[in-house]
Amino acid sequence: MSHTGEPRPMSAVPGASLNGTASIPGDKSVSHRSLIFGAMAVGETKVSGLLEGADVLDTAKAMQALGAEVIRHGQGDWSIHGVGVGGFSEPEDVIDCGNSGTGVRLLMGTVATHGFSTTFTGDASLRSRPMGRVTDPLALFGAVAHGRSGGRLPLTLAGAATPVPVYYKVPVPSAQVKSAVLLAGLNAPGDTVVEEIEATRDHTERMLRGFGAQVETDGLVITLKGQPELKPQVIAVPRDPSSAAFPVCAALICEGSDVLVPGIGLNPTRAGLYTTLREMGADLTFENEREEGGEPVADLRARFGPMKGIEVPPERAASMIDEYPILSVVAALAEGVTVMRGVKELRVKESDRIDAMARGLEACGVKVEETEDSFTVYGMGGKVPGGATVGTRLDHRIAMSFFCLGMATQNPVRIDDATVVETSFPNFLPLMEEMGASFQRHNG
Ligand SMILES: O=C(O)C1=C[C@@H](OP(=O)(O)O)[C@@H](O)[C@H](O)C1
Ligand SMILES: C=C(OP(=O)(O)O)C(=O)O
Repeated sequence: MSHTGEPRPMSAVPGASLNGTASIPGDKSVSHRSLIFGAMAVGETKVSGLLEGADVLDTAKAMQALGAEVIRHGQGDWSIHGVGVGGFSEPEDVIDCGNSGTGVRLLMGTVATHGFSTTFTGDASLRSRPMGRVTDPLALFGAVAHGRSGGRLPLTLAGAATPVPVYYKVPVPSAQVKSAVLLAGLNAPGDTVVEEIEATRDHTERMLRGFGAQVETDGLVITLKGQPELKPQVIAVPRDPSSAAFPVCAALICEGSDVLVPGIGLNPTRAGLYTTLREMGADLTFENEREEGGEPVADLRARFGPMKGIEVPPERAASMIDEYPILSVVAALAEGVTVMRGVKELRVKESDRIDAMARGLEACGVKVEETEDSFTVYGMGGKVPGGATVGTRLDHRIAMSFFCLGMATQNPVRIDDATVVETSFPNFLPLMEEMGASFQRHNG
């Protein structure tokens, strides 16, 4: 779904406290991969807890366009009848990945080793994001990309009819690029090897092993044996730690809050925010720690309390890359300075997230500093003036971050478009309301 509808300006009413239990939807990364790997297996994969956010629904449509049968049985319950590795057929129309970088980049990897052409597009945000980071390694397999200047979408990828396996050292810390190369490698003969410069989320490796592929990880080097037969799976998608971040952080900054967020996936390649919050002194506990579907899971309990600014180490960036916008909000309300380094990847997300947070926080009365690769927020010890309108720039995480800020500011913070939360967290507003938040809708 592209964000082409009418924008919906809204604001949170400041001063509420959050209490109760938050049921978080399924993990976005695992949901995309469940659909894609299911479509490449032979037979029926069953998925429960699939995130029904716009990004994932676009990937579901794409899998159908490539020849898999994708059926929705009820809320979060889906099945995919896969066509087997190498079994996709040429789509009849352009594939629109909406707002989803993960969707388009993983799909490009998937079709790069099929001997037909696919044209991809997306919304204005996705059309502005760099795709060369994926088409460069895919060219090594023999795929040829023709995109707009700077390799941007719309882009046509002519897949390699006789692909060769590759060795590729990924120059940026990106699970999307790593995954695109591994997905392409699935339909190439022999070993495809990917070397990372930093460990990024490892859902692709874990899930491919679950589907029966031979994937070996040795430090930062991942080796995949090509042309496996993938066996259909029954997948229970863990709840998304990146979405859980919003009610957790809102509870930490809103006086009188006490929130339980059950069953959150805490894969170490995803859990950096929670380590950081604890270092800031947050009243955040992990209860009932357990394993579900091969992933570590816990119930998170977050209570309001004072927090202090810290230096977030750059080596933690990959494990919390989508959480820096909401961390910046927590930092604005904490006491003291928070410095985030090694974060230049934030500049190529749905928006330039350093710029979007910097301009929005400044408009709300918070002092910030930025370099190309770092972001510093001067905390105001709970007293952020607010009283501004912020631009969400087609970016769900920017919108949800400023909703949370506006619950704790002295004056309301107006968000120029609330519709973008559909991307990853369609029930964000009702879920927050159930716990005590209230929101006002404004006329454009
Ligand atoms: O592989 C994935 O599912 C994702 C990887 C990350 O992107 P990069 O690979 O660009 O860092 C992250 O920001 C995105 O939300 C999901
Ligand atoms: C960066 C994100 O997603 P994507 O790259 O898939 O658009 C995100 O969800 O924060």
